[in-house]
Amino acid sequence: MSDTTPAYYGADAVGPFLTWPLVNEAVESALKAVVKSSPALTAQPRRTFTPIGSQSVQDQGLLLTMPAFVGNYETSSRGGSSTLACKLVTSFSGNAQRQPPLPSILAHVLVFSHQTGQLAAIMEATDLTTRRTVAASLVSTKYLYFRRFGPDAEVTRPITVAIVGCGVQGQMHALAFCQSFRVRKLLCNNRSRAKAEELAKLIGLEVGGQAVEVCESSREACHEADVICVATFAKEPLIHSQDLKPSGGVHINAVGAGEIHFSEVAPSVYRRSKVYVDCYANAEAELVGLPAPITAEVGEVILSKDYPKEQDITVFQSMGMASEDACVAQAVLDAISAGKDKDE
Ligand SMILES: NC(=O)C1=CN([C@@H]2O[C@H](COP(=O)(O)OP(=O)(O)OC[C@H]3O[C@@H](n4cnc5c(N)ncnc54)[C@H](O)[C@@H]3O)[C@@H](O)[C@H]2O)C=CC1
Ligand SMILES: O=C(O)C1=NCCCC1
Repeated sequence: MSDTTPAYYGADAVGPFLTWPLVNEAVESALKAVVKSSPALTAQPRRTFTPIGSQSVQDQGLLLTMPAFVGNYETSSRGGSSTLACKLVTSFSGNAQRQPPLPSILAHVLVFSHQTGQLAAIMEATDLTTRRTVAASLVSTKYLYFRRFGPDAEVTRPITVAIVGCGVQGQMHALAFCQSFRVRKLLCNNRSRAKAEELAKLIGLEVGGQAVEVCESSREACHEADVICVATFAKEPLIHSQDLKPSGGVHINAVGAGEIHFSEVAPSVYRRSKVYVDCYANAEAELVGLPAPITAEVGEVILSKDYPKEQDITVFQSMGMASEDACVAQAVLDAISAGKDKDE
C-alpha cells in the first residue's frame, strides 16, 4: 500500500519559498480566477466563522474555515494549474498582549490532491496569510492606483504611503510597499506610539535611506498620503473623509476588521469612493451594510483594464479569500518539489 501520510511543512520549511514574486503571482492568479468570466473553474464556498466565547466575538476569538478549489488557472511556471485546499485560521486579537506575545492570526493550510482527494500536505500558514494579504494589497495598488497614471507608473511614480496599524500586517505592508514601489515618504500611526516607532526602526534597518515619520494620529498619517494601508481591529472608523488629501487621487487598502470588515474606514469615505473587493460572493455575505456600492472585483479590473480615473478615491476592501491561500500553498508545494527534483 502506498504511504498516504500527508507531508508536514512547518514555518521554517515554508518561509524561504514565500518570495514576493511567488506570492504576488499566485494571489493575482486567484484574484483573476474568481471572476465569473475567467476561464478558471473556481469553487469557493462561503467561509465559516466559529466564535469562541459568548460575549464580544472579536474580543473572544474566531476560527475560520476557508475551503477552495481553483481549477485550470494560469501560472508562469506550469501553464494551467489546479489546487484544492482548505485553510483553518484563528483570530485572537488579544494575543499580542500575552506574555510572551503571540500573533493575532494563526493558520494552517491543508492541501489535497484534486484528482484523488487525498490529503497531500499540511502547511503552517501564519506567514503565508500575512504575505498573501499584503500581496493582495500590492496587486490592488498596482491596478487600482498606479495604472490610472499609465502602464509603467508602478515603477516610475513616487508615492507617499500611510500605514495605520503597525502590527503584523502593518509591518509587512510597510516593508513590502517600500521594497516594491518608489515610496518617497512612509507615515506610520498606531494606537500605541511604541509600535509605530518599532516599525520606523525596522524600516530603517531593512530599507536603507527610506524617509519615515511616526505620526500622533491617523489623520496626520493620512493627510498627504497617496496610498493608505489600514490594518487594525478597530471597531470605530480611523480614517475620515476630511483626513484625505484634498486633491483626491487616493487609494486605500482596507485590510483589517473590527466586528465588521468595513469598520476602520468612515462611511463618509466610502460614499466618495469607488469600492473594489477580492470576491463578490464573499462580499454578499460579509459586507452587508457597506455604505457604498461595489464597483468591481479586483480581478475584473485586471482582466478588463478598466482602471479608475486619476482623481478617484478608491478602496480595496480586502476580506481575504481561500483561493489566495490555495494558489499560494500550491505554488509553495510546486517550488518545494521542483527543488527536490533538482536534488535527485
Ligand atoms: N483581509 C485579510 O485578508 C486579512 C485581514 N486581517 C486583519 O488585519 C488586521 C490586523 O491583523 P494583524 O496585523 O495580524 O494584527 P496585530 O494584532 O498584529 O496588529 C493589530 C494592530 O492594530 C492596532 N489596533 C488594534 N485595535 C485597535 C483599535 N481599536 N484602534 C486602533 N488600533 C488598533 C494594534 O495596536 C496593533 O498594532 C486584523 O483586523 C485582522 O483580522 C488579517 C489577515 C488577513
Ligand atoms: O482571510 C483570512 O485569512 C482572514 N481574514 C479575516 C481575518 C482573519 C484572517
